[in-house]
Amino acid sequence: MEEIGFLGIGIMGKAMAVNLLRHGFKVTVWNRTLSRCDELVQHGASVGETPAAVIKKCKYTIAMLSDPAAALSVVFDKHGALEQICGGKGYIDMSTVDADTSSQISQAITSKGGSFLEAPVSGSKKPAEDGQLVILAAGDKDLYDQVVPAFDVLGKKSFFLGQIGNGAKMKLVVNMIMGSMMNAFSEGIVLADKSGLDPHTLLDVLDLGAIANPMFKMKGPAMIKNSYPPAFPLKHQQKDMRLALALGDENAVPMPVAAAANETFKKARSLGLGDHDFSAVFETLSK
Ligand SMILES: NC(=O)C1=CN([C@@H]2O[C@H](COP(=O)(O)OP(=O)(O)OC[C@H]3O[C@@H](n4cnc5c(N)ncnc54)[C@H](OP(=O)(O)O)[C@@H]3O)[C@@H](O)[C@H]2O)C=CC1
Ligand SMILES: O=CC(=O)O
Repeated sequence: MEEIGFLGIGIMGKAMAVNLLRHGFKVTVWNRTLSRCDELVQHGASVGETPAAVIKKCKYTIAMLSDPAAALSVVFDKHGALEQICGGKGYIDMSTVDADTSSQISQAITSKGGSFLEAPVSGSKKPAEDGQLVILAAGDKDLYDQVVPAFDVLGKKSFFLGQIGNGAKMKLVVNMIMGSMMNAFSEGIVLADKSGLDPHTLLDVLDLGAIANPMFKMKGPAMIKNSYPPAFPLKHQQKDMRLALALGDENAVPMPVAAAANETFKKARSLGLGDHDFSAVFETLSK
């Protein structure tokens, strides 16, 4: 494949770009805080000074940015992607955003002759490091087919979901479920503890039953120790709850459980826990 551009070297972007480099791809990176690219240079990446410079150099560019505001800014602002996008170039936004944001980006890119794919991912820091993400792509099928070799490195499975917006919506539904589950899990650990049970035994019981899952297994032991090293920052989980609730509004879907979970994530943010892992929502329930 041609050289790949990568915009956004946060927790996920860094792991994904390193993975591409390890598998022999040439990668040019850009990050708003440019110094964060230094580590990628040690892995063999080149650095572009602006998103526009990366797009100019690369046939395909991936973005992995915090939220809708960041995704829009990197495309539309001065020296943004839009300045250099043109026919023959592909832009792949893997950030978790809402369908409307994705449509705005798609329209802008395609109006300049470029092709666009939204491709948010399910899976956190560790799956990103291990190339085990689940990729939820939608948009330009030709572009999808062209970048499958990169998706094969980044993920264990890619879905092509059709028209723009379907990838964004699928990701929000999945994360809405995950955020609600994390709240129920936190309440369960607190309830076990306060009612005189050993929370570690609760984890063992859960792991043997029908609701066993990798998230409980991976996060539970650290939560019991009140430890929340950021894999999926809580501020992003709350953003996903907010965007999923808006999708519920649009479709008149009552979501009382997700709405309550959103309130606890907001509470956690107000306590300064936004940069901790989203499992830190446990703090709002255990105190
Ligand atoms: N972490 C996870 O487990 C997962 C995250 N996601 C999603 O992936 C995306 C990235 O997540 P993650 O890597 O964890 O997040 P991080 O907070 O670690 O990284 C966010 C990135 O966005 C950049 N950024 C933020 N605001 C702006 C802006 N206004 N203009 C330009 N760049 C900006 C940051 O740059 P700077 O370094 O300068 O701040 C950084 O590169 C999010 O949409 C998240 O919801 C999806 C699946 C799993
Ligand atoms: O978006 C987060 C994840 O774990 O998936």
